[in-house]
Amino acid sequence: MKTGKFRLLRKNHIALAVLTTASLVASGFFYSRRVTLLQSAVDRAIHSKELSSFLGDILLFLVFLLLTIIFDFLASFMSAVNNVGMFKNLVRSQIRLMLDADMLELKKQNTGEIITRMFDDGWYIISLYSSTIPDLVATSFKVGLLVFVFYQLSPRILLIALLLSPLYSFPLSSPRRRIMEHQEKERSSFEKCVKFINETLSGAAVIKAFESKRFFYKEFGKLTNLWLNTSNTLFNVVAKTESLYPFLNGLLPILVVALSSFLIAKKEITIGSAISFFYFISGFYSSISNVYSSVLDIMRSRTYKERISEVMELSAEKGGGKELGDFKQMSLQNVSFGYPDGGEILTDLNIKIDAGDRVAIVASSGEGKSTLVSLFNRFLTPTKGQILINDIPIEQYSLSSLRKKIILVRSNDILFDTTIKNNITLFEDFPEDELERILRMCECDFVEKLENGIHTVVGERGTKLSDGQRQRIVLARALIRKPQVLILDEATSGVDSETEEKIFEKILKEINTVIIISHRLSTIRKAKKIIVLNNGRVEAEGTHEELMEKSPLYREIVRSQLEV
Ligand SMILES: Nc1ncnc2c1ncn2[C@@H]1O[C@H](COP(=O)(O)OP(=O)(O)OP(=O)(O)O)[C@@H](O)[C@H]1O
Repeated sequence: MKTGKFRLLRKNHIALAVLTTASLVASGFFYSRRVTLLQSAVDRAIHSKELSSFLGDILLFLVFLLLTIIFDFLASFMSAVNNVGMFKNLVRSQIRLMLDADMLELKKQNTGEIITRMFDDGWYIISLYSSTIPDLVATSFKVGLLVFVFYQLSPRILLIALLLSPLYSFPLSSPRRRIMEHQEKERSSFEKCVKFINETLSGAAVIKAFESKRFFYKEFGKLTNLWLNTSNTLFNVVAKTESLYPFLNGLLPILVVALSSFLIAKKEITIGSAISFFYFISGFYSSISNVYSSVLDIMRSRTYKERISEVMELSAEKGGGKELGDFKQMSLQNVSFGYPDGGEILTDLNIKIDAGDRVAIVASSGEGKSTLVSLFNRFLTPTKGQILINDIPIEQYSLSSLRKKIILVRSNDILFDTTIKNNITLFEDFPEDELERILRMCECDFVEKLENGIHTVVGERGTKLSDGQRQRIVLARALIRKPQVLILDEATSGVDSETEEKIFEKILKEINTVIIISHRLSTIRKAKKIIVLNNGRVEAEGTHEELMEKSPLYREIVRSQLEV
């Protein structure tokens, strides 16, 4: 299931785009009215030889000019309002799609890439609907109207103007295509720079610790040079193309005037028609040119749509319709799992966890402990076999009921750049006294000593707190939601053993079923059931004492890996 099928255009956006088109059509209509008015005004003035007969027409001409300007202004205003509305819709949809996305797909995304695509390509697609398409419809209407009006003035000059129009459009067609190509190169090199900046900022501590600044500057230098080169080439092509306009704008009307003069001399057209043609011919050509650019923009939009679809079309996670009631039992039946781009990590696992169990999962590093527990809250889905909860396949439960009852806390879960309170509640309402109780339960007495207590803002990813403090806040976030099954994946690895001991004592009194991954023997020993994994399979199962007796691997892990 893809999440990308969101509607960029809502009813109000379509309505605004239609109104924008209508305004542009009205502007085109009053533009064409000026053509006929100028012709009749000039001819009448020449015929009557009275300047006064010209004044009324000038006034009307000004009214039409004013109306053209007003409708153009209205169109720009509505198009700008539509742009902002659609962009808000796009950004909101992107966030929603990302939060609904499958965890594996989400991990593949790159923040820098998403941001540039959302802001650059997204903006382009939006302006297509808010201005390019209305402009194309209205300008085509305007061209049609001008052709009709010019035809009435003189079919011969119209024919000449039309025959000359390719001279105006075609010299620009090849540079325009080149502009499109260079624009794509420029966007892609800019995207690489943004990606690099994003990663450099998040990895600043690593870069400093390893004294790698020089190499990062150099690498960034290469990327910025590439970006500058592509930008320069783009500006060059654009400038060369634009320099053609004054030439064509100057040349073509002169040709029309020369031919008109010839037709006046032959008395085939009136002076009014010729002046009107001369006055409006560049508007006619620029309208044709606009139609041409709009068509190219629409053709080009495919690339932008594809680029944005890549970050919008993420596979969505799909839950079932059943609500998970009280947790009684989880059983893994012949469960295997492998990441899409790798081999099998977990093979044919048969594990049973009952309500009230205290289970520890032990294995060497990289054996798949975190992967295994990520199957329990459906961050991941088995590639073979099935997981039953209360005898019902886990997929049949709604994700929200499952994740309310089974909460996974990981050592690297982040804090957001907001207050401690918000980080625990995640903006949900909880009674103040419960919040205080949970903070005490997680040994968070350091909070009181902070400048603003629970209202202290912790910085990006919680950088203002120590690792142990951060982990205790993350734990409080889980405990305040009273999970029936609490999974702790190295969740207190940064907390000292003594404090961890106190926290666990309280957790075990309050939470019925606890599953632990830890490198501390004191923590592991609290489990009544320890599962030892080896090569993706269950090697042994039992209490610490039983395993010390029967499992050589467990003895080895205890000796070499578990902190005593
Ligand atoms: N998103 C992913 N895509 C591909 N492979 C992954 C992904 N996450 C983990 N792996 C691989 O799966 C294997 C198991 O990783 P996992 O994190 O589950 O191990 P672990 O036992 O928890 O390790 P540790 O004790 O070091 O935390 C590793 O070989 C790892 O490279």
